[in-house]
Amino acid sequence: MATALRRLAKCSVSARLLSFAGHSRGRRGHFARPCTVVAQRNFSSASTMTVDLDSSTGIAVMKLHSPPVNSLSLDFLTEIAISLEKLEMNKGCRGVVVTSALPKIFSAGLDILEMYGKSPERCGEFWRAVQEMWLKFYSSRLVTVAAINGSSPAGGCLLSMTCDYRIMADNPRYSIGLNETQLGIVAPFWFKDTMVNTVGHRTAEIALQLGLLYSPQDALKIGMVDELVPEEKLVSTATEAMARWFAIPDHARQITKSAMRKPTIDKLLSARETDISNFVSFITKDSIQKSLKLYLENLRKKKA
Ligand SMILES: CCCCCCCC/C=C\C/C=C/C(=O)SCCNC(=O)CCNC(=O)[C@H](O)C(C)(C)COP(=O)(O)OP(=O)(O)OC[C@H]1O[C@@H](n2cnc3c(N)ncnc32)[C@H](O)[C@@H]1OP(=O)(O)O
Repeated sequence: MATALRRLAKCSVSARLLSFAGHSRGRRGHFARPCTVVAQRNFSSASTMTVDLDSSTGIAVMKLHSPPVNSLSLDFLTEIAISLEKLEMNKGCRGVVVTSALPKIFSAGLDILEMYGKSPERCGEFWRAVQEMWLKFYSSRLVTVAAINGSSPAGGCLLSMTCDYRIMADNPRYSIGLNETQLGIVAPFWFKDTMVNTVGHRTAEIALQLGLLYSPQDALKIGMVDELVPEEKLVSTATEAMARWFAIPDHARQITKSAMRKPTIDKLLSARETDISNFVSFITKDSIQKSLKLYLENLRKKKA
């Protein structure tokens, strides 16, 4: 099933850029199983998330549910990307709220087990899925709002930064940021670019080098998130925020979004294969594997 999903994801890459600027009509044919949405009905086939589209508002809520920590494995990334693609193809959908169904954690970022002790081929396949998820979200025609209801390190932070707007639960126990250097790894250029586009160059420089994880209050100060609310108001605030974006004609908003993001997207598209081989040769180095092993051991020790 997951392999079939991945194949489908690969086939739909070329359709992605067409989704910009409202050119998404007539793309239903790309999918073997068109997505028909009934108001308030869950239509996700994956067990790792629910996607509910309210056809009266055009807002879908995607709730990530991959215990224990919503870490982004190859299969999970593929399911997320395909769920977004289905929403993109649905004319009744104008926006998506991404949140977590797990307590205290939005997403623990990339699944470290996908990067530790794996073959170069598997690492390459994994990295392509990371790229694909980023490309789909960053270039989405939809209004995307992250409702960050828990900690969101590294890849989790990246996922939220691909969205148009971020609202985080005001809980000092949660943290968010690109902490890759703390694991002894390096955020690739398109993670860095997304961060720079979100918080500006100087703040990104400090945050990335030190691998900083910010409290919600500090994340608000640097502009990594746009709003803080009590946790119980997160999804309702996200749907309310969506109304401001829906008030703008779709084509004008989409063309503007494209103009802002296209250079960053094109940079990855033109270097995609090189980026995969850089990742594979970096992550499979003995020294990096040792760092990851140590980091995993520390995560497990913390619990014991
Ligand atoms: C020259 C340039 C070349 C470019 C090369 C580019 C290379 C770039 C490569 C990669 C970029 C990486 C991006 C990432 O996203 S890496 C992942 C970073 N994530 C983290 O550091 C988070 C780690 N986790 C935590 O901090 C915590 O788990 C928590 C705050 C998310 C939740 O805490 P808590 O509720 O206390 O849960 P536990 O810590 O007890 O965890 C439960 C369980 O889950 C396991 N786990 C946690 N996070 C991950 C993860 N990201 N991947 C896999 N597994 C994870 C944890 O180990 C526990 O497992 P258990 O002991 O077996 O139960």
